[in-house]
Parts: sequence; C-alpha cells; structure tokens
Amino acid sequence: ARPEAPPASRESRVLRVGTSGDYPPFSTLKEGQASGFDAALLESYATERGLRLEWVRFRWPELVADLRAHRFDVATSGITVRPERSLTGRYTVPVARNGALLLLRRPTWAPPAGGGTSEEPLALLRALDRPDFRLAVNKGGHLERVARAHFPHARILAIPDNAAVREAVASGQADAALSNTVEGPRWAEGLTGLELVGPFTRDVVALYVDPSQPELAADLDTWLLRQEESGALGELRARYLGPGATGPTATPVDALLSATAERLALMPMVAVAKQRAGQPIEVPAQEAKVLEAARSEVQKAAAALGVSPPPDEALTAFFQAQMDAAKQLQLRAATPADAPAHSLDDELRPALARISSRISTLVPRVPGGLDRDAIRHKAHEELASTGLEAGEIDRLADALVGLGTSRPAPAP
Ligand SMILES: C=C(O[C@@H]1C=C(C(=O)O)C=C[C@H]1O)C(=O)O
Repeated sequence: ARPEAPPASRESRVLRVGTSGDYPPFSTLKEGQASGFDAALLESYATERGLRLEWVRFRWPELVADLRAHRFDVATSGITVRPERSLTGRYTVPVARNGALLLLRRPTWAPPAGGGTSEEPLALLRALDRPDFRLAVNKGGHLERVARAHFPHARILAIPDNAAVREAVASGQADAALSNTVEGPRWAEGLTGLELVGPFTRDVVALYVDPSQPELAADLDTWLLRQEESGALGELRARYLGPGATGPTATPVDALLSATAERLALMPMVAVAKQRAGQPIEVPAQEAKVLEAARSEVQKAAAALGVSPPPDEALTAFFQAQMDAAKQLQLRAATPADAPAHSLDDELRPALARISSRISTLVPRVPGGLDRDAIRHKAHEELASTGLEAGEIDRLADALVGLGTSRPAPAP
C-alpha cells in the first residue's frame, strides 16, 4: 500500500533559501539559523505566506551552479545584479543599493593623500594599479570581478572566506581590501590607518530566484514593491544596512531603470553570440516577439492590479526604445576572439525574456505626473555604466515617463 501523504493543511510549504552566511550585515548563518537583513526580509515574507524557511549555505564561487542545480528556490545574501548571473537566474526587483569601496592602507609609494594629486577615486585607483599593490578580495563573487577589472596589474589576493579578507588587511598581509558601501564601514571599525576610497561602482542587490519558478519570482516582486511602498523595506535597510545602502530601490521607476540596466548589460554577450554565428544585430522577427510578449504580460499585470494598461502607443515606444538601445550597444560592443560565447536561443534570449517580463509587470505601475527632467537625471545615474549616449538615455527616460501620462498622478 502507498503511504498516506500528510494532509496539506498541517504541513506548511518549505521555501529553501540560499545564503552565503558570511556576509554581515546582509547574512550570517550559525547552526542553521540565519540573521541579518536578508533573514529579516525573508522571515517577514515567509510569515505572510505561511511558508517554512530552510536555509541552505552556498559558497560564492558556486552560487550560479547551485541555483542551476535547484539547490534552493531563492538565494539572498546581498547578491549584486551581474550579467553572468542574469544568464542563469531570475532577479527580483532590487532590495538595496551598494557600491565598491576600497579599504586602503596607503603604501609609501602611492601618491600622498591630498598632496597636490587629484583625489578623484579613479585617478587614485589607477596610481595603485601596479604589481606591488596587494589587494584582498572575496573570491568568486562580484567584487573579485570588480578587482580584476579595475586592477589588472595588481596582485589580487582572492580569498575564499569573506571574513578572512578583512583579516588580510588588518594583519598587513594586504595593502587594501575591496569591500562595499554597506560592509566596508563595518570592516573599518577598530582598524587604524585605513582610508575608505570610493564608491567607484554603482550596484544594486536583489533576490536571485530559480528561473523554473516564475510564480515565486513574480510573487516576491509584488511583495517587495508593497514592502517599499509601506516603508517596511526602508526600515529594514536603515536598521541593518545603514546609510551605505541608499534607498529606495523597489519603486516602479527605480526598479524599471535597474531592469533596463540589467537587460542592457547582456548586450555585449549578445553581440559575441551573433558575431560567432554570423547573425545580424537587428532581428525584426525577434523584436516582434518581444513586443507581443510585452503586450500580453502588461495586459495581465494591469488586470491583476485593476488598472488599465498604458495606451499601446506609449507601450510600443517604451519597448522600442529598449530594443533600439540594445542594438546600439551590440554595435559598439567589443567581440574579442577569446570572449566566452553563450547560446542566443538557449541562454541569452531566455534571460532577456525573464528581465522583459519583470519590466512588463512594472509598466502598469508607473504613476502619472512624473517630472521629465527628474526622471532623465535619475536615468543618467542608473544607466551611466551601460555605455549608452546621453540622447539614448533621454529617450529611454522620456518613454518611461510616457507610460504614466494617461494615469492619474498619485495623491499628494
Ligand atoms: C537582443 C537582440 O538583438 C536585437 C534587440 C532585441 C531586443 O532588445 O530584444 C531583439 C532583436 C534584435 O533586433 C536579440 O536578437 O535577441
């Protein structure tokens, strides 16, 4: 006889949450119990949804492989949105901002602080980028990539234990540690003779969901947008992350701009894939498909919200601006022969579709009455590192404003 399944009502569903557990104030994991910003956030979600949390530890270099192997439903540990990760997983709307920051014990050979040299962080970084500069960084994550991009000539000490990165600079084994605006100030506490240099990147962190669970991702998005609106997310940020995680991020406009940046960050890889396959940059049939999917997803999202979708003209203008920007970046992308090639059909387009679908759920939430100049300014900040030209960013910003023009402005 088959064993009886337990009655569903008595058994709460389990949500398996991946965490590095080594990254305060985002996440700490001790004896199976997580604490920090991510734990507080996920516990609040689980309570509302009647889910039981099960914490699963991941190591930073294995995050993507673990998600692909379905070892957890969602990972959350101050995970920076990065294109190689977008390729495999489905990010939620961002939960916080972050930026790379150097904890520096200035070597004797380095230009003196304020000593007549430019103290622009980027000029100082260039001066430090030499073989005798020892830079400690957490191995396998976003910051190792940042370290290798900004310090191609330095000695990078990639350490597979985040806490040991701080130790390396504390003990003098390294001249600097690469950290960020949330973690860096905490690391600097109790250490003397250190300067904080930066931030010199502008990043967002988000929850990172198994792409085979689109309903979970969509529900997390809806929930996070509501947490931002109610102020609950802002409170958690202030309580755990401090001023380094300048918010808000989970508003329709902020989330749309970061989704746009995430989408565009994949374009250099699209360019490589097309170049290898000898395919054209402009693919009208694919653009028609993207637009068709957007129309139907925006309709659905608007119906779920009980609002009318933006007029088709505004919707088309917005998605066409996204795709035109995408093609410009493909045209400008370098396609070096040693760049890894990803599959257009199996990896890149599905990843783009996941981001487009998040964009589509945000579109009917764009309020009316947005100030064009303010949105242009914000777009220039959020899209600064995409490689778009000023006019291209303005067009995206204006198309975003256009999504809300037929809608009432929120009550003051
Ligand atoms: C991204 C691609 O390149 C171009 C841009 C598109 C987009 O932004 O979705 C779609 C088709 C192409 O004209 C692609 O071919 O998938």
